[in-house]
Amino acid sequence: MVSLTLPGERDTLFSPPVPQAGSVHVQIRSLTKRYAGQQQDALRNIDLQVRRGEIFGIIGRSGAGKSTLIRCLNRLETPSSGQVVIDGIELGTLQDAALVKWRRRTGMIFQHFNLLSAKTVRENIELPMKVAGVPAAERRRKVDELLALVGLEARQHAWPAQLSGGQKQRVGIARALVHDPELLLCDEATSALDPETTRATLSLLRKINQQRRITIVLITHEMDVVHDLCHQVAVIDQGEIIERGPVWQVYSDPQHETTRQLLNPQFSTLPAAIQPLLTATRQHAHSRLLVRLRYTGQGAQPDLAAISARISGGLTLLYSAVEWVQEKPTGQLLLLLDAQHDATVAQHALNNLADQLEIAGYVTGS
Ligand SMILES: Nc1ncnc2c1ncn2[C@@H]1O[C@H](COP(=O)(O)OP(=O)(O)OP(=O)(O)O)[C@@H](O)[C@H]1O
Repeated sequence: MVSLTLPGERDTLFSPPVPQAGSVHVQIRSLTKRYAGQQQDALRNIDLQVRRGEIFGIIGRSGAGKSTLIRCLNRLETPSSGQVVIDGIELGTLQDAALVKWRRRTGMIFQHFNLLSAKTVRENIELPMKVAGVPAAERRRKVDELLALVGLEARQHAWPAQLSGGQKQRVGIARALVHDPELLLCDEATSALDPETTRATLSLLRKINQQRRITIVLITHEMDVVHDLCHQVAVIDQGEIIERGPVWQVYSDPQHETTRQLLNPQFSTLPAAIQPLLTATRQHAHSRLLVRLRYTGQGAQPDLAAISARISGGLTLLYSAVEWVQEKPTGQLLLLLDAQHDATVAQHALNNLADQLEIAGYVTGS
């Protein structure tokens, strides 16, 4: 098999490999939430398990219930029924002081950063430690360490208004880490950022997960964030989890219509421009066969040399959309086979060279 590790480019090209399965870190059991005065549940019967060291993405459209769910994870919202167990502690059993203490072990970052405008970068990062009564020398050491981690040493005396969005989010990330949390909750952490800054922020989160072994739970409406960062994903729709699994699996073979709509359709559907060209039967002797090879991470490789060796005569690669997600190929190739090929023969010849093989139809003309 071809090696696909490109030194120095891995961060931007590939999502992270699946970490070794750790113990259960976050357990959500039969969680239902209905806000006061509402006729409908914002969350219904949510069961989820997040393992230690994982990056777990929760994706859904606006209003699906993502914010409610993540706020139940640090008890900013109280579930109507069900349980959230983190590190073996059922959050519902924690009273005021214990809850405050417990929250310190959970970092949280926000879409709009939530920085104090009248405090400098350094002071913003330091503040939660001041509130918690951490001695000054220890605060200084910790702020220096985190400024280095997020690459903001040079901006430590700047005011939030003097920072770019990406820099503000870096301050937010540093501030979330002051108490060395084992769990980091991210609420649409990149939604206010441009694509390049989003990539840099995701790269920082990936580094934090890998270097500090911090479990990350994030909510987002952007499939790219899940694709580039997460190990596991759950799709939420109208308050219910409709699909979940390793990112490669959900990405390559979405089972639910909402998931398919959230994904980039090029990976799972026939491109719209090709459909009008197709007929179900051969119209002319020179009609060519359109074959669709789908890769869903089940083991087949998009091996063009092997495909070409199996097909004698002409072969055109009409369309290609294959991406490597968690080191597994996902997507599709569309091949036009020359007129002499018929469907049965092509199907036989290409057997085992894709996870799913489909004869899409015949194309007549150039
Ligand atoms: N404080 C509240 N009181 C009443 N209803 C609420 C409250 N917060 C959220 N809701 C309702 O709960 C449902 C889920 O909202 P939630 O904000 O969790 O969804 P979301 O997926 O995070 O949406 P968005 O991406 O737009 O933030 C929505 O119908 C919303 O109107």
